[in-house]
Amino acid sequence: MSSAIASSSSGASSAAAAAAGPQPALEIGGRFPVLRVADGQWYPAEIVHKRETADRANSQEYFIHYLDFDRRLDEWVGIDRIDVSNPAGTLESAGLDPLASSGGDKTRLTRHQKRKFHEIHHVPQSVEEMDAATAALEREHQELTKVKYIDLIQIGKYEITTWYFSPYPDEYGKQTKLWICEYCLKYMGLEKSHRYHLSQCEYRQPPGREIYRKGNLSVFEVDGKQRKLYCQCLCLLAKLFLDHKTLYFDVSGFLFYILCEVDRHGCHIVGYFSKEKDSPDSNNLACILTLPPHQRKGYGKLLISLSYELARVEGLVGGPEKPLSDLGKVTYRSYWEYAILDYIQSHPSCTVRDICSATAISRDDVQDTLHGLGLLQYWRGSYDLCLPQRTVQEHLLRILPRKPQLIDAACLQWSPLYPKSPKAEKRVRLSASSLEVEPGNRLHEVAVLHKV
Ligand SMILES: CC(=O)SCCNC(=O)CCNC(=O)[C@H](O)C(C)(C)COP(=O)(O)OP(=O)(O)OC[C@H]1O[C@@H](n2cnc3c(N)ncnc32)[C@H](O)[C@@H]1OP(=O)(O)O
Repeated sequence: MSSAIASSSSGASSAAAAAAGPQPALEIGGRFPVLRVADGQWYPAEIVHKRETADRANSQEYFIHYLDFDRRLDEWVGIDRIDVSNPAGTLESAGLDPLASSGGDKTRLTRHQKRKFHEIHHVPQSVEEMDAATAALEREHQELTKVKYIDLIQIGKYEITTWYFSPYPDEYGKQTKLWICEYCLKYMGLEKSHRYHLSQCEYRQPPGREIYRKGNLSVFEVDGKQRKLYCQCLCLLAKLFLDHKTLYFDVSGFLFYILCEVDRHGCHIVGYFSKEKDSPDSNNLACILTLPPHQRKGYGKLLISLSYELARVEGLVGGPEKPLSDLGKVTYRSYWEYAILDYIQSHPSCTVRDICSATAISRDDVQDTLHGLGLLQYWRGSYDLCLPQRTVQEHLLRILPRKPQLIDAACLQWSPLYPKSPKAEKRVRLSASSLEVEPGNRLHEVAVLHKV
């Protein structure tokens, strides 16, 4: 926490400043240390937007972005949390949750978003022009989504602080709190409308077929084409916790898999993932979300394992749409490490191809994971899968005791809703053949079990 300013001294000066009388309004773009209530520390931040408040003593409030940290930490603050006497430009930011950092990868548009943009704008496809167009699209996205108005949602028994802007229609989009029906996902601006709605709503589960049930957990498959309104409401809800996501209204090309905790009152949504019906990039998952009160309980990996299980039934090898968010990366990394090491443990002489076929994880993701685990070696111009027993055992000891809760294939009742188009069939064949041995690339043929 080297750069965080001692909260006591700055806090005192700001409180004194606030007590001294009305402050001049600060300019958008100005940079100051701002007190973050979550940890009581001061961090350099930039003013992104401002608005009048009803409170006379504190007539302006400011939407600020903590420099170099993920936008989910952006928030509305009063002048009493801004140290106006100390411009923050010289401060380094450090000490927040490392995962909150937006990191070096500033361009976080998905391939789907880029493709759509290029289709609409007929952007020439040279590398420089595509980079410039992508940067423009990123700037446009930042501009459109820079201010988050909805701070809180009430869904079921949970009041949840939101992370990002979501394009709820105007009168709702500018409210500070929304009430959302946990069954049909309809949103309301008043608590009393919500109470009335609950007495009328006939939904007690997502409007689709139940494809999985084990214990108190169920998964429902909902078709975006059949249940457009429900899926649009789901996307608007999800956008509150996903920074880079543009699917809100055009949901017909997607299927949605909703994970619920079930009790005698009904099926309570805890998370979901969406999937393109016909993904040109062999993606088995487009977006994934666990609602914040249910995060870090293993539901993310459960949903990820379902996405691979469905792909396995379809005979597909693939992965999630990239790029992943910071939380997406840690969760996928954890799942991939577990799935791959679990397979290696029972197949010590396996090849990369075997791993891909057994786990349905794409070759790139298998390769990256093995590389991160130190199980790939560069040797005379090619990568070898190298499984020194001691290293493998160390990883297994670290990872396998924390066995995640994965989908139990015996409890899954699913067959694809849509038969594959001839184009998709071709892609499946191609992705299978890309796992074959390639001349000069020993990665796929060499499996070495070294005794150390
Ligand atoms: C293709 C895409 O959609 S990318 C976008 C991914 N979605 C998002 O970013 C939306 C917001 N985030 C989320 O909804 C959730 O965080 C998800 C879906 C990514 C993960 O869901 P969860 O239910 O929390 O997953 P789960 O409990 O299985 O595992 C979370 C892992 O992340 C780790 N993790 C979560 N938060 C943190 C953190 N702040 N610091 C360090 N590790 C963290 C957990 O320790 C756990 O790893 P482990 O099993 O190795 O201990």
